[in-house]
Amino acid sequence: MTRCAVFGTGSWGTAFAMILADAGCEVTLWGRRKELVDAINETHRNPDYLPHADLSDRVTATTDPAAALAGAEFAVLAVPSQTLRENLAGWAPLMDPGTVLVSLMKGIELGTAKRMSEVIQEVAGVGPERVAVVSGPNLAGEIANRQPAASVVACLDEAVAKRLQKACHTPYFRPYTNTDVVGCELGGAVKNVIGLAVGMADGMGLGDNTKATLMTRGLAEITRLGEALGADPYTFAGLAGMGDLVATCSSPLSRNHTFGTNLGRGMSLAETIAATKQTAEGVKSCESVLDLARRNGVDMPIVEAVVDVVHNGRPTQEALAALMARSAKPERR
Ligand SMILES: NC(=O)c1ccc[n+]([C@@H]2O[C@H](COP(=O)([O-])OP(=O)(O)OC[C@H]3O[C@@H](n4cnc5c(N)ncnc54)[C@H](O)[C@@H]3O)[C@@H](O)[C@H]2O)c1
Ligand SMILES: O=P(O)(O)OC[C@H](O)CO
Repeated sequence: MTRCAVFGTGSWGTAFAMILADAGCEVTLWGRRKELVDAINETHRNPDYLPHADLSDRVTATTDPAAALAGAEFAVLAVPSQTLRENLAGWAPLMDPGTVLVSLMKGIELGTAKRMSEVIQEVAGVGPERVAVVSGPNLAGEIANRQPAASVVACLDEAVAKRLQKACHTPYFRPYTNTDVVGCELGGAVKNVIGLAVGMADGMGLGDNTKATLMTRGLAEITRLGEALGADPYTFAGLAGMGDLVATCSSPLSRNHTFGTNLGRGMSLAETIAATKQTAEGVKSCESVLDLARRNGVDMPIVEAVVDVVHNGRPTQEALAALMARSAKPERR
């Protein structure tokens, strides 16, 4: 039986552990808090993050990273992106040389502008053939109800992607393989920022034309950045690109979308942060995405507008007006 360690007992770590177990794997979830770990072991539920998900008894939890990793073929990482480097430095020395590291995270590191797979390779000292990424329209709250969804499992080594695909394929979760790790990661990280922008427009009471415009021009920004970084532009037409953008920008379950909606309704940044109980990666990653874009000479005006609102206190109305006032240009350049 395939053994998996999942680091992070938040909503996606828990839902993905459920998927792996439903696909027949034996899963150990690592969590920081003993009370939550005990609750998962006793009730087969995660009362804090995903109370309606029934976990199979193939899922157990521990606070001991070495116990989680014992015999693990896959080490799945589902902590907030900005905490990965520090956490992984403690976990990597405990891993077997053959363990594949799998990122579920959708963020870009602040300061370095690195993708999560780059941080993993650097901290764990492993090559790209041992790092995989899972990204797609996968709102954990829906997956918890075992509603049908698909996703992309990406690894430079296609054989590894296929092994992971098999490990997480269930009747309700359909993973596709891809070797474009860069594109899949950028799709996941940047859609969060566009989700913030669409949420702001929703909160301001604007309609579907505005929403469609932000999503489509947002996808143009994602694709421009991706092409500059060597991604396959077709990836952005797939589940990890357009698919995830649609889910995030449409759903009240999306934390990024909800964060933007609260700002658009006029809540202050401090009030919005206080109202957000889970990780909304775009709030921090909008700055690192803009940093990455600038390092590569890529124009990302929507991302820039989101940074202005979220970090520089610019009113949403003003940021939107500035976007509309940009010089006229061809749709494709
Ligand atoms: N929730 C979803 O629907 C979903 C879907 C796909 C991808 N993701 C991505 O998965 C990643 C994890 O998100 P999530 O939804 O599980 O977040 P979450 O907020 O639900 O859970 C985060 C988990 O990390 C833990 N954590 C927080 N700070 C930590 C630290 N310093 N060290 C160790 N652990 C820490 C929390 O205790 C919690 O268990 C994010 O990058 C997110 O973008 C989420
Ligand atoms: O809740 P969000 O905004 O982090 O989005 C969750 C997933 O990334 C959707 O695929």
